[in-house]
Amino acid sequence: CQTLTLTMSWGYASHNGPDKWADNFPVANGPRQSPIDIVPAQAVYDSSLKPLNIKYDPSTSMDILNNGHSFQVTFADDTDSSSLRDGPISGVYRLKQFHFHWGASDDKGSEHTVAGAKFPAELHLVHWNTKYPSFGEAASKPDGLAVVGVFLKPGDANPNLQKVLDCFDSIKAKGKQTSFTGFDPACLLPASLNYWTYDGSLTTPPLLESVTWIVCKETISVSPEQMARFRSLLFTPEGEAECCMVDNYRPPQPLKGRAVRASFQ
Ligand SMILES: NS(=O)(=O)/N=C1/NCCS1
Ligand SMILES: [Zn+2]
Repeated sequence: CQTLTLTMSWGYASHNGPDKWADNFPVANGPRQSPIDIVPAQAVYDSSLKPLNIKYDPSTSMDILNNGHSFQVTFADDTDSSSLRDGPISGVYRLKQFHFHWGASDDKGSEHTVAGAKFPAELHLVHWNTKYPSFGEAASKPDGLAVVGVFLKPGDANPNLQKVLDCFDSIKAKGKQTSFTGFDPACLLPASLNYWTYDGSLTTPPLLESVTWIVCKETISVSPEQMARFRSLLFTPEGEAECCMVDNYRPPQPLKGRAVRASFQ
């Protein structure tokens, strides 16, 4: 028999953007939604928080894809060779993919904000808890995912980021994908791994409340020319009227009594 699938076309435009997501994803108004505004003065230093233990194996990077909402670099996650331990989490979380969110101009683009300040872009490294059999299973559990967030700050060109941007010509349109091997995403991390952490959600539909957020205090640099490369990607597939991929960020959501802890004083 023919099953009817209602394709949800969520996006970031006025007709399908963050203010409309609750229509199809009611958890959008849930108690632990992300992103949030991080207020450093209100974060609680927790001396029991461990340093982040991040070990990535470049041979696990596979490909880079324009999925119509962002671009993502996907990793082989059939072993623990690229994984996150310690920090605020227990056990081993495997790296699945990383992606970014960014703005049409440098005054916006990040999802998390810091005392109201927005950055031009934010990197998300997405990991899933190996106590569950797969990413898909983990994504529906309260301790299923851990996402490391890193803010990008305007400044010198970032040579490590450039390796990613150099293959944008082959993933310009939605649905385009190309091989992307031998990349070590650790090179995108800041020198200091001091972080804030809180319990939150995916920032894109289905907005599942399964993410332990780990947001680095230190930023990485991005040049104006590099930001222009981000903004040259398209939300739209080949053959459709071109719509630049910009402003693919959800704004901060209510804290609803959650504590934000700091790994540093
Ligand atoms: N931006 S985010 O990392 O919270 N959202 C995601 N949706 C599917 C995998 S990661
Ligand atoms: Zn994200």
